[in-house]
Amino acid sequence: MDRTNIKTDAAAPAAGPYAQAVRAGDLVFASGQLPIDLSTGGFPEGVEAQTRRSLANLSAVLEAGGASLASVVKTTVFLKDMNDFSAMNAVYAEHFPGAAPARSTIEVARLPKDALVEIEAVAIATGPVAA
Ligand SMILES: C=C(N)C(=O)O
Repeated sequence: MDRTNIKTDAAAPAAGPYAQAVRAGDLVFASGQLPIDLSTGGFPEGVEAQTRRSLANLSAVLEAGGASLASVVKTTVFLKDMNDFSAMNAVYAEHFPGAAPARSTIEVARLPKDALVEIEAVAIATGPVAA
């Protein structure tokens, strides 16, 4: 089986010993993306901005793996506080304007670096891994 670890400077680096994403055949498995802003190294304020930033990082990782948000088939959203569900949904929906992927949303006790949100995805590759 074809398996390639994806690494891109266009998204936040992995916060631990894991790949930003793995391409396996025609699928791209993106690790949970924290809302790290590359320009500051920190998180933006609030769940809306953090959701937007997590999705930007997710998009960059998917593109590096030859996929995109448009080819996502499944996401998992980890929320620190389920009271943020509606706010997260509003931003999330902007990023999936066509047929929405399958999704699970889970409230967790704590996220790495005390993020408010983390988003992972599985996508179908539509092109080659970026050079
Ligand atoms: C942020 C992560 N994806 C992790 O720690 O696994």
